[in-house]
Order: sequence, then structure tokens, then C-alpha cells
Amino acid sequence: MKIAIIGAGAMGSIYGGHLSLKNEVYLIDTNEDIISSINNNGLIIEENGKSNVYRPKAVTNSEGLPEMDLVVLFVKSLYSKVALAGNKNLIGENTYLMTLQNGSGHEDILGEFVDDKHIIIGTTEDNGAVLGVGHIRRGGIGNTNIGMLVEDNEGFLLKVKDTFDCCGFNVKIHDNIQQLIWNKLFTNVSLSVVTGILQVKIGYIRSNEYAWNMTKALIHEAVEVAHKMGLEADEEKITKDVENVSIKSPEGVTSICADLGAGRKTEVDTISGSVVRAANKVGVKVPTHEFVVNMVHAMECKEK
Ligand SMILES: NC(=O)C1=CN([C@@H]2O[C@H](COP(=O)(O)OP(=O)(O)OC[C@H]3O[C@@H](n4cnc5c(N)ncnc54)[C@H](OP(=O)(O)O)[C@@H]3O)[C@@H](O)[C@H]2O)C=CC1
Ligand SMILES: CC(C)(CO)C(=O)C(=O)O
Repeated sequence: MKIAIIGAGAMGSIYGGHLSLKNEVYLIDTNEDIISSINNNGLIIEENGKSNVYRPKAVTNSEGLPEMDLVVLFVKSLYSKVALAGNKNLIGENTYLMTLQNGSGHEDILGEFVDDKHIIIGTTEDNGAVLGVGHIRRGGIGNTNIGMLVEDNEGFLLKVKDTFDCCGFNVKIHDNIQQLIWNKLFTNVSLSVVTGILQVKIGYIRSNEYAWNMTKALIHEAVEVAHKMGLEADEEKITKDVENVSIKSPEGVTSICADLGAGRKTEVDTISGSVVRAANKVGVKVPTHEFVVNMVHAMECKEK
């Protein structure tokens, strides 16, 4: 398959590196240092206690590249639109666009570039981190959950599954992919965003009664929205799951916490902001989520 991955950070490199074993893969990133390092030294991924080197083609822009079968978006979501607009020439009539970015509602931006029949949305349970330029750690490995907004008449999801599974992924195809997306969203819109605002590690959430109260209030509002959207959401179970994340990974740092700590912009608009937009559509009040969106943006703008 001819695949372009936009964003050669932690996740783009993990998917791009592995997929390059059996596919024609182009890794696209605006960071010239990353691209020249991958082209000169290969893409180095620490995984399973080993250091493996992959050799995808790496470019700073898509000029001169052919139309792709699949374009996977792995930039932080605040750059999605600009990244797709800058690489429009990769997208032809038959090109599918896929996002596994955290948060929800990404289909709105993908829909500006292809029709609903060519949009694949989902989540990944894999995770990773950038260790250096062109040097990535593949952390936990889990399922890659994918689905479409409409019937998959062309059977493309099965092709994606075959292509990805033989390169070291574990793809699951879902009829109700929004359910999977919201299952993951509950943690990010509660625990993750509170760790960001407080600038604390994941363990603090359960060990501090006030942080835990805020987290539960955010879960409660998000569950009300999910119910109105017709999704399943068992508040007690979700609260227990989030509690377990805090207890089992006390030293973990969420990406929203890391972004704010490093003075970077965050993905809050497609995380908490997506709950606010969904709430407005279904007529539920979510004042706590509105508050945290403003709080995170206010923190992004603080002078360093
Ligand atoms: N990391 C993880 O464990 C997980 C992340 N995700 C999701 O995956 C997505 C990517 O995350 P992650 O890999 O951590 O992010 P990274 O910041 O590591 O990687 C993103 C890369 O995209 C580059 N980039 C920014 N703008 C453009 C552009 N216009 N064109 C091309 N490249 C661009 C960035 O360059 P620069 O740094 O110079 O801006 C960076 O190299 C996010 O939506 C995240 O929520 C999902 C599950 C787990
Ligand atoms: C909660 C966590 C750490 C789970 O991987 C996450 O997705 C994040 O906020 O970065």
C-alpha cells in the first residue's frame, strides 16, 4: 500500500517505521532535523528491549509525491488543518484519510479534504515518546481501533487491518467507533486535563481529594453528554477505570501536562473542547468542561 504519515513524532514514527517494512511509506514532517536524521541514520525505535532501525522515505513536504492509498494524520490536532492543507496533493479521489489522534470530532477537519466515505477514525492503545531526533521509544502496545462514519462499501478497513497487522499492529474494526473514541476520551477529559492544570503526575489525581473531586465532576458531565448521544457510559465503571489509571501509573505524565510544562500549545480543543461542542449539540450543560478549556488556554498563554 502507498501510505503517507504526516507528523514524524512519537506515534507517526512508530506507525511509519513499522509499516515501511512491507509498504511504500513516506514520513512527512516540517522539522528538517528529524527528516535529515531519518534519511542519514534511519529511524531508530527502542522496542522490546532492542534498538531497531527502520528506513521509511522521509520528506519535509509532499511536493512531487504521488497520490496515496492512505494518509495517516499524526500531528497534534491543533495542527491538523494546516498539515492537511499543506499536503493536499497526496489526496486523490480514492485516497483514505485516517486519524488515531486523541480526542474526538477530528472527522470535521478530515471532512474538509475528503468525503465521508474516505474518512477512517479511531484510537490507538499504543504509546510512545520522542527520545531524541529520529529516535523514539515504543511504549505500551495495544489495539488500533478503527471504523468509518458510513458503510465501508469498498472493504477498505479490512485492507488496512491486513496491511497493519502484518507489520506489528493489532487492528480491530468497529461498527460503533464513536463508542471506542469516547471510552478513551473519558480519561483524557478528566484525569489528563486535571494533571495539566495542576502540573502534577498521574498519581496525584487519586491521592488528593480535591483533584479527585474535580476529576469526578468532569467524568459526570461527560457521561451525561455521552448518554444523550446514545453512547454507553457507566459512570461508576468509568470512575473506577480512571482511578485505576491514577493508582497504577503514579509516576506517569500526561501529554497535556507535558505540553503545558514545556510551554507548548495543547490539544485541549479536541479533548475537553470536543465534549463542549458535543454537549451544545445535544443540549447538555457542561460548565466544568467549559471552565477547563479556558483554564488550559489561559495557561498556554502565560509568559515563560
Ligand atoms: N504519544 C503518545 O503516546 C500518543 C499520542 N497520541 C496522539 O497522536 C498524535 C501525535 O502525538 P505525538 O506523536 O505524541 O506528537 P509529537 O509532537 O511527538 O509529533 C508530532 C510531529 O508532527 C510535527 N508537525 C507539526 N506540524 C506539522 C505539519 N504541519 N506538517 C508535518 N508535521 C508537523 C511535529 O513537529 P514539531 O515538533 O516541530 O512541531 C512533530 O514532529 C496526537 O494527536 C496525540 O494525541 C495517541 C496515542 C498515544
Ligand atoms: C492518560 C494517558 C497518559 C493514557 O495513555 C493519556 O492518554 C494522556 O493523557 O497522555
